[in-house]
Amino acid sequence: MPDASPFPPIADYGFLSDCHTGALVAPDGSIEWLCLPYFDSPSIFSAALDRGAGTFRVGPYGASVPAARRYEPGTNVLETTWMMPGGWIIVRDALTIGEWHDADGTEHVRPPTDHEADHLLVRTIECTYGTVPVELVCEPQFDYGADVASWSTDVDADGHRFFDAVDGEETQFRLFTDLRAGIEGDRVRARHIMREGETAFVAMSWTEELRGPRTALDAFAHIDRTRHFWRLWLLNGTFPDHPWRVFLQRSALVLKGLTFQPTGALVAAPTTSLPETPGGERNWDYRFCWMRDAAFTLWGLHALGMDWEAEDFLQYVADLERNPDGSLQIMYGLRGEKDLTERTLDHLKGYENARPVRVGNGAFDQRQNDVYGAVLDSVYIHTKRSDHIPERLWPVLVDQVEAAARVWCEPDQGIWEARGAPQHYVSSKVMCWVAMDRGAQLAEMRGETEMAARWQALADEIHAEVIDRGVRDGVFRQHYDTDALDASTLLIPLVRFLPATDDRVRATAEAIADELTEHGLVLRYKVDETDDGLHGREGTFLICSFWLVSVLSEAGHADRARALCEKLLSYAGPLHLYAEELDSESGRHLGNYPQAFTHLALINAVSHVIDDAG
Ligand SMILES: OC[C@H]1O[C@H](O[C@H]2O[C@H](CO)[C@@H](O)[C@H](O)[C@H]2O)[C@H](O)[C@@H](O)[C@@H]1O
Repeated sequence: MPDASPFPPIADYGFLSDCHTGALVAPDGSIEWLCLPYFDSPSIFSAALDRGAGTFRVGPYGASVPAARRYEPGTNVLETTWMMPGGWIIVRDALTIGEWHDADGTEHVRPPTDHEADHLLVRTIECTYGTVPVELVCEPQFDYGADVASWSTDVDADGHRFFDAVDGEETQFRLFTDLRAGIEGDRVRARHIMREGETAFVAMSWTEELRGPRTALDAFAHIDRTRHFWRLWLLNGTFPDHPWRVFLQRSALVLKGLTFQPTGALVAAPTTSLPETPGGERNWDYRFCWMRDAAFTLWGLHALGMDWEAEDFLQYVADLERNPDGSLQIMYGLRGEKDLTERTLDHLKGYENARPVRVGNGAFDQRQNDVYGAVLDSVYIHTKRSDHIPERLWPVLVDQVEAAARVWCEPDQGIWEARGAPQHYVSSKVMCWVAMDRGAQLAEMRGETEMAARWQALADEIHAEVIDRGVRDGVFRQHYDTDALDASTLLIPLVRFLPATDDRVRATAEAIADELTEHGLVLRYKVDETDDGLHGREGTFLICSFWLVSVLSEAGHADRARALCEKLLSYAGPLHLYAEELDSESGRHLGNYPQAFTHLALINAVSHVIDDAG
């Protein structure tokens, strides 16, 4: 790992979201990732993937390390405090959310709620002591860093100046600021010495009419409303009075921040191609909705008492165009797009030269047989609380159970989306059992007794085969034809296939803890034992380490579960955010960020440990 990397460590980025798109903010106050107008749109600031591909900095002139950064408690509003030789300033950043309003150009498939994204990035500056020179440098590059911006400027009827960032003929966004700014080629820049008590703002608008705050007062009001939105939302959850509550709340805020409000979809992460291996090729686009990631996310939110998002996601599922046989793809675009063809962006150098940078995701048309169980389990968990299966969803569910019944004995790519030869993955079979088992219980609830009996009989058959063919020397293996271990078998007790106290489950957890770990952190599998079609090593997989915490807890090893959980929490980024993987040697986060997988598993693990303590 280069010491003098020009890139911030991945876990040092702050994450902003308005449930339409997300941004990454570097510690020095630069926005280094933002896709407009949606998570899956092309990025306009891409410095996280190439230092020359666009940034937007607000901060003190001549300094890059702030005194402190935090989220305002209970919000996704980022607060950065700077101490300079002459004084102190506070910068607040948010993708703002306000009261419901129409006519912003977004097509909402889900019915309106009380709130809606403003389609604004608002950045306020407050000088709290002394004098501080501040600067604003906005240097977008459109289409993932391929096109430089041209700028024009004008004043509105009230004399407020604004700047339009233009891509070819089209205005992409408008910049408002009360700093005296000017155009310098492809960027807008301002410098000003702020004095104690003074405030300033800059706002980017991509609303249809390019509306935005004209005054600092108005900009601060946008931040206030956004703070209010997040705090109100967080009140939907139940959080224990415990020192680790802050991790639960931050994880919940991340998961909500990964939801796509217009349709009810959820992205796996807001980024593409943050590398899983330093300098390596394991770089993927996560700005899509995986059935698995979404279902697990809802499981995490449900554990905190938050079910509203599940309603929206299930309606999104009901809207999806399915395969001719009625089965679902393993993932879709945020508006239900079926074709997510992968391509590389060769003009981008990649985070610390990890290439290629990919957009789209070639896993979209893979066979991953766990998809049916993921969806059924999600519906089952949600139905237990609401005691109601949305009528329009039932035929979709029947098709998914029948699909699982058809394919469970076929090999697939597994839940890790291996790009090698298909195998009889144990976790895929277990999730097919989940599909049949939950399907049977849902059918029973609906009074479909014949269907329930038929599905339960097949669930029993799958169960028996997995135990017969998936276990060797008392340990669950990765697939039927290998002795290799795979952390996805930790799902066996978590989805209630067998209890954690079962000897085979205990032995599997012990084998994983002993043989599939680096410095006590869990790998999903060993790359040299698994045909994943890729080169190079990868980091330890955080979802797997958190799963191990939950399994140890359920197996009665409360002390070990707590110790591992404490260790994992100690690796959190400075803002309590996590990427997908951790390099166990350096403790650096790897992969897309912040990732739903890690945060949802954290919620379950931390909840287990807190419950153990009584
Ligand atoms: O390991 C190769 C695969 O890596 C990615 O998949 C991972 O991320 C998904 C989204 O969070 C998750 O559902 C999956 O379980 C993970 O293995 C990538 O998306 C794949 O294209 C790639 O083959």
